[in-house]
Amino acid sequence: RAKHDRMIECIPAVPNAFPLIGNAYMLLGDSQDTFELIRVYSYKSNRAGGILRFLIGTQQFFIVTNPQVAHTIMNTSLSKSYMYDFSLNWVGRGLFNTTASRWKQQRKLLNPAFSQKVIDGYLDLFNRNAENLVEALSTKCGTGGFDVVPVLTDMTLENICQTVMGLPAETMKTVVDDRYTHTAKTLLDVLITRLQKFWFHSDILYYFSSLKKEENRLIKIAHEITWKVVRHRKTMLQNLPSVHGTDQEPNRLSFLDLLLDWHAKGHLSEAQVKEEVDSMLIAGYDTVATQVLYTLIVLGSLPDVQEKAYNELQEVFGSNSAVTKEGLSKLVYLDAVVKEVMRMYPTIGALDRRIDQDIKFDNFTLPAGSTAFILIWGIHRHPCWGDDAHHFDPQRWLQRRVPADLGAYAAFGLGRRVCIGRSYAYLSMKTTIVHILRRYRVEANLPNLELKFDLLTKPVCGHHISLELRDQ
Ligand code: HEM
Repeated sequence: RAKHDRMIECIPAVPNAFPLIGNAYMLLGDSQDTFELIRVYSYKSNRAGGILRFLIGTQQFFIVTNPQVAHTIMNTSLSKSYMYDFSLNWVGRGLFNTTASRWKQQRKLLNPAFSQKVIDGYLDLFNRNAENLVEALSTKCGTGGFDVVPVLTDMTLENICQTVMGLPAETMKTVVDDRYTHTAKTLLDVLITRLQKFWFHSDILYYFSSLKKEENRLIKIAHEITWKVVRHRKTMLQNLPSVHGTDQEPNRLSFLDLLLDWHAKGHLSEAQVKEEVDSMLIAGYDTVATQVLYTLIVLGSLPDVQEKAYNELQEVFGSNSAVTKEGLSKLVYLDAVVKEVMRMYPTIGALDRRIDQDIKFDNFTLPAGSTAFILIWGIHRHPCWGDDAHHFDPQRWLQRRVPADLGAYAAFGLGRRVCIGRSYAYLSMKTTIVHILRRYRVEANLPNLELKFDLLTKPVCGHHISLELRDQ
């Protein structure tokens, strides 16, 4: 214990740690309070040099906002904390949640499904679904403020199901029915409640709670749907052997097909295939929808920025409706806007890692067995971003005023477990934004934006934007 204390004594401690519970009482509250905790401790940690320590019960935790420290932790420790295990009954050990010992093999298996070539093959579909979204939004045009989240999440879920899961547009809705988004959202609420009520961190107390009963009910629905996804694609592939690998089946290396191939060869059980599907669904649709939402809110509040982005995309695409890979690479201003929105409003605002082995830094050593909360919200506002770290300025990306510090930009995570879907996310986000901006002028009110932490950082209850049709 004395050795452990010496290792961390120069890290400032969060005050008021009480016997038995430590600082755990800080977690109490609702999702807005939890976001406020992230925001306030991002600020405090940055003021204290980028690392603080605190206790939950007798367990040692760290808050980290120093980019280099975060980068080192994320490269050294591949294990997530016991809190990720709260989602184990739901998503099992899919890639997002897998253990350090299994991670490398799983990632290696799935990487080919996220190669640039495979992702580029999804562009037609992203275009089609974004065009449908723009059509659906026409009923909202000129009617004042409305919550755009439901239509955005519908589209991003369709994108995931029709690309990485290989479900055809016509039957997708019968497989992943309307219950999915609501069930996933309510399950996230259950997880966050367990996180906040620290006594439910104990498996025994949680097991007998009404929250656990609710979790079981919701998981049954979620699993019923993901089993349908797996079996539907399996049947499709069995009926389509002749086109497999030909031009008629261009997404041959799609994620689910790869998994089913490994299952057929006896390397994965069907249950493991389903766990990967569960994991990819929760990682891949809500994140993209929320990040597009933040972009619309920011553009809708800064008309000059929106006009600049609009003029650029008009110049590149003119009235041509399909977004192309080559055209997207010329949208340098839009690229800077998206990156800056993700810096200011990272939808994954905090991550954690269990420290696998002692990590030595100049002044302290993080002991094995402790847990680090990596506050991306704070890293993106660290002083290394300059005096204007708290201001939205896409120009910083174009004028190369971006810090060289490793770990300074962490919107897609850091180190070896960085997001496998980031190229996918950029392509689908930009395609969607181009289609919306081309047809509509967006209005929003950034100062009204209130945030909560539902594992993703989200506006408290959607966020109202309004749309005006542009002269075509
Ligand atoms: C804007 C959208 C997205 C954001 C902001 C985002 C962010 C992140 C972050 C921060 C991590 C690191 C988590 C950690 O280290 O604990 C991560 C991991 C991951 N993401 Fe994403 N993500 C996005 C989109 C996607 C998409 C579209 C997919 C799949 C289609 C995806 C699949 C995953 C998976 C499977 C992991 C776990 C990777 C591993 O552990 O090796 N993400 N993402």
